[in-house]
Amino acid sequence: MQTVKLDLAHAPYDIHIARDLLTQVELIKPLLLQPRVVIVSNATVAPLYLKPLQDALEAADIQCHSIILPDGEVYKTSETLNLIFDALLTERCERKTTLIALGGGVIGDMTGFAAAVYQRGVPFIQIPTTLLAQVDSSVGGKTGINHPLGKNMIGAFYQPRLVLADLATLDSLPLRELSAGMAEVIKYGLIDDLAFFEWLEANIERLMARETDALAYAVERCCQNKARIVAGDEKEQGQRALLNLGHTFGHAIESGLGYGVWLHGEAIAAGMMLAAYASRELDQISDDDIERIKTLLLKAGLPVKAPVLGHERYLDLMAQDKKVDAGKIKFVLMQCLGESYVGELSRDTIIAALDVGCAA
Ligand SMILES: NC(=O)c1ccc[n+]([C@@H]2O[C@H](COP(=O)([O-])OP(=O)(O)OC[C@H]3O[C@@H](n4cnc5c(N)ncnc54)[C@H](O)[C@@H]3O)[C@@H](O)[C@H]2O)c1
Ligand SMILES: O=C(O)C(=O)C[C@@H](O)[C@H](O)[C@H](O)COP(=O)(O)O
Ligand SMILES: [Zn+2]
Repeated sequence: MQTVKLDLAHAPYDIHIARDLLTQVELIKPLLLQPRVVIVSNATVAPLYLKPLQDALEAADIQCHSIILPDGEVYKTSETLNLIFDALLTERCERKTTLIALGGGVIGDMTGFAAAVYQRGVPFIQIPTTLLAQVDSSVGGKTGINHPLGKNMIGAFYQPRLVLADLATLDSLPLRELSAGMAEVIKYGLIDDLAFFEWLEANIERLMARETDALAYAVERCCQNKARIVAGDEKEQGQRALLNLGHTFGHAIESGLGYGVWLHGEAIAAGMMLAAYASRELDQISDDDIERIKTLLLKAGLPVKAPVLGHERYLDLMAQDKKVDAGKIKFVLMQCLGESYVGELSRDTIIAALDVGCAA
């Protein structure tokens, strides 16, 4: 088992990574404030993984309730969040009852937000079951829901007490979802880790074949990188914004097309290409760099062309981004391959990037 520590002064926690962690309740039990948990999952994940988790917890004398939500980005809403509150109140869950998120990023983000606000805060644990959730969403404490006018617009920074990334759960992940997770994996290479980007170029076939040692290495490396960035800037006052590489464009794609039409990771892949084209417009990265990024994304089964929404629609959607400051849209750009920064773009540069990066 690999363990990455997220060293936040007020809320340090472990991220454990290995196969078959789901039933290792000795990792969970010492963290509980009372022998009672509520597992939040969805209609796809629960039939696969709820019973082994619940059986193991109950065998350790921990009382379990479960809440099964509908599956999909389109359900990452206030209405679904309310279903969690309804169930918590109906079961008379208390302040010391721990919520466990069992699923991908949608379940993790919603369960974390429910934990942040139910009775003004109850403990929660992340058990991520998608690659995307294991490398990104379960770590760092960004929780929330979508609004029709923008992605993740309602939420809170609220840290889990533990993350259990069971690599065996990735065996059942649909290929399209594996690819979507790979977008965030590649993101870590582009943010500030050229050596990891080069490792990905050499090992992408092994990752797509789900070789355990390759997946274990990638999940650990991504979690180490994210833990370092979040520990230095938990609430995104500065460097944490780098984790948004590809997201200014990507979130516009997700909300512009309608949530769930493109998966988050797919939108982020196309968004990273748009960020790369903008960076090339600024003479910061080369044609060769662009080809390397595109080749890696294609090998991961990801889209490299963004959908045509129209220049004005992109600009309008991006004007809702959470990084907007005094009306100015901020982008994560590439200084060179494997080094990124937060900056602004002229309207002409944005349009030039969209012209190259959108499918005709
Ligand atoms: N909080 C953060 O820091 C952060 C980071 C990145 C993404 N996100 C959010 O995460 C969400 C995307 O997460 P996601 O890609 O995990 O999507 P998801 O949660 O929708 O899961 C993808 C699909 O895979 C299914 N699934 C999950 N685990 C499975 C398994 N082991 N076997 C078979 N099917 C399984 C799910 O039911 C779903 O249909 C987006 O809402 C995004 O905004 C948040
Ligand atoms: O943890 C972060 O910080 C991230 O930005 C990770 C992103 O991959 C993730 O999609 C996040 O939810 C986007 O953040 P947002 O603040 O733009 O909603
Ligand atoms: Zn993301």
